[in-house]
Order: sequence, then structure tokens, then C-alpha cells
Amino acid sequence: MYIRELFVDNFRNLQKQKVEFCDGVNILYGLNAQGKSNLLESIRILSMGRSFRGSKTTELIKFGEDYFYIRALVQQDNEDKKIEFAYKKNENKVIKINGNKLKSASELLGHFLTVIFSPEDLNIIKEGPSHRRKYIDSCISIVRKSYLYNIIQYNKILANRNKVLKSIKEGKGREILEVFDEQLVDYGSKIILTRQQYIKTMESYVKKILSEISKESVDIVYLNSIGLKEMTEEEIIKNKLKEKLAKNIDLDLKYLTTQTGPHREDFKILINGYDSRIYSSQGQQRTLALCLKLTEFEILKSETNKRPVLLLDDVMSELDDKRKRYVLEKLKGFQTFITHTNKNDLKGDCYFEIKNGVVIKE
Ligand SMILES: Nc1ncnc2c1ncn2[C@@H]1O[C@H](COP(=O)(O)OP(=O)(O)OP(=O)(O)O)[C@@H](O)[C@H]1O
Repeated sequence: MYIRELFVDNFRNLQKQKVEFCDGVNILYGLNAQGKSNLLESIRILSMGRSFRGSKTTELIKFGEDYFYIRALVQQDNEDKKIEFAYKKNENKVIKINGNKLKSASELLGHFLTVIFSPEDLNIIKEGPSHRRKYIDSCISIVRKSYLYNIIQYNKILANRNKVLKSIKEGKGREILEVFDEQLVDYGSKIILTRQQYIKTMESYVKKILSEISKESVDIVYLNSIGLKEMTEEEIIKNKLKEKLAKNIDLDLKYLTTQTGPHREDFKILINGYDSRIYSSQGQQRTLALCLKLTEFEILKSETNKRPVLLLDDVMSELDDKRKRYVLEKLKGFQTFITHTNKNDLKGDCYFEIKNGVVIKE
């Protein structure tokens, strides 16, 4: 798939305009703070329903305005798909595919596949568990629709269970927990099952990719909440999760939150046997982040049999020549957007200068 045309209106600093792209390497160049990342952000929103920079939807509206509207024509198998995203202050977002309104942003997933590479990818390695959880949950959700549903249900039940813990503390009977625990175990075990499979697949891709650019060894360990040491089946996961919940009930009542389950999990990346979060250099962490992103791209390709669009925001200047060449070789044949301050540094199929929010095609 590739994005043929993009229309933006009142999005960040971008001027109202329609831009046509080529199905190849699109170089977006310009000085700092002109709107290059904003353009990539608008494309990514049409793919994922939210900003890759973690911004709130209301922050995407151009200063002084009260709405934004973005639209893309995405071509796949010679057919155009029209994706629209509109947001007016204090109202709900309106997302449409070919004119049909979606019930929620999550329905957008899988229609327009993109992978974003940005300096913030480093946070997946450096930051706390919630960053990594968010990252794999988002990767899995695109390739497994039921996974996102399970996460949403799990979080709802978890919030209710935590309320029940408070009511027990205030004197209510414990019996009511049973109902919540049963549901929590049902959804939780499905999440753990899928995570263990995804992390295993992710590990094998990361190993292969890293071996092509470095001599270091890498292992990824799933830090699950139920003490699983190796891959296992849903029934066993279910029983273990149930046991752990029962065992931790006094702790849960003490802290008034649920201490066990997928919401407390993480994964650890070991370089030469050492935790990369603690012991790796900045350069090693950057390489790892790149491996994770290329892995995301490989998995997306193989699971969907479609061609994802690649968005490279400010990453080229951070890579050495060897890694730069490697990345560009891997992404060959896919529509790619690369932001850069210097036009002459990179070879592309089409070039766009971004100046004061205006996109000028050469
Ligand atoms: N909601 C908004 N309305 C108007 N302008 C905004 C909004 N949000 C951000 N901006 C401005 O958009 C400008 C361009 O930002 P962007 O991140 O796209 O820059 P860039 O071209 O990628 O620059 P750099 O090379 O420095 O990364 C910035 O000056 C920023 O202040």
C-alpha cells in the first residue's frame, strides 16, 4: 500500500493544502521547526488514530483555530481507500473510511499500515515497563484484532476489581471478587498467551537483524506476571494466573490495587547477557531500538501480506553510514518518508521542501 495523496487543514503549523506523494522514497527536507515532523504525524494519525508523539488530539489543532481535518488516499491493489480524521474542540473525533464512520479509533487499525521510526524509539529501551507494554500492545493489536479487544475488556474488569477491593476494605464480603477474578483470568490468560508468542517471534527477528549489523548477542525475556519460564498453553496460563491472584489477595487488599496480571508485565532485552536498559551504551540502545522497529516492520509484512508505509522522522542523522545503508536497503521497495534538514544527504525518488508549514514539491 502507499499513500497517494494527503490533505491537511488546520493541522499543527501546516498550511491548508493537498500533497501528492510517490510510491518510493519521499524526502521531506527543510530547516528546523518548519513542519516536517508534523506532516509525518498527520500520516501516522490516519494509520493509528493517535499521535506518535503522545500528544492529545486537541493539541493537534492549529493555534487559534477550533478544528482540524486530515484526509489520505491510500492505494492498495489499484484501489483507493479514503481515510478521514476530523476533530473539533470539545466534540468527538470523526473517523471515516470510504465515507463510513467508524465507531472508535481502534477500528482504524489494520486499514493503513505504517511503521514509524523516531528518536523517541529509544524510550522503549530506556524507560520503565509501561513504555514497553504500550509498545508491544500496539504492535500486537495491529496484527491480532482480538488482542486489542482482550486488552480493553481486561482493563475495564481490572478497574472494577480495584473498586471492589476498596469496598471489601470498607466491610463488604469477599465473595463478589470471584466473579471479577474469573473474567480477569479469562482475558488475562489470552493476553499472556499472545504476548509470549509475539515476544518469541520478536526475539528471533531481532537476533537475525542484530547479527547483520553487529557481533553482539541478544536475548529477549518475557517478564510475565505468573512465573512462566517457557512457552505454554492457555489452560496452564489460566490456572497459574488464578493461583497467583488468590495467593496475592492480602497484598491486593493492603494496596487496594491488583498486584498480578498482564498490566504489571514487561520484557527485558539482554545484550551479551546484560540488561540493555541498565548496562548498554547509548549507541547500543539506539541500535537495539532500530532492530525493534525493523522487526515490527518484518512481522507486519509477514502477518498481513501487505506493504506497510515507513515513516522515518529525524532518525537518519543519528545513524552511522553502515546502519544508514542497512536500513535503506531493508526498506527498499516500500513507500518511505524521510525527514531531514539537508536535501543532499539522501537519495530519494521525490523531494519536498517544507517551509513555514508549506509543502513544496520539486
Ligand atoms: N498546534 C499547533 N499549531 C501551530 N503550530 C504548532 C502546533 N504544534 C506545534 N506547532 C509548531 O510547528 C512547528 C514545526 O514543528 P515540527 O515538529 O514539524 O518541526 P520540524 O520541521 O520537524 O523541525 P525539526 O527539524 O526541528 O525537527 C514548530 O515551530 C511548532 O512550534
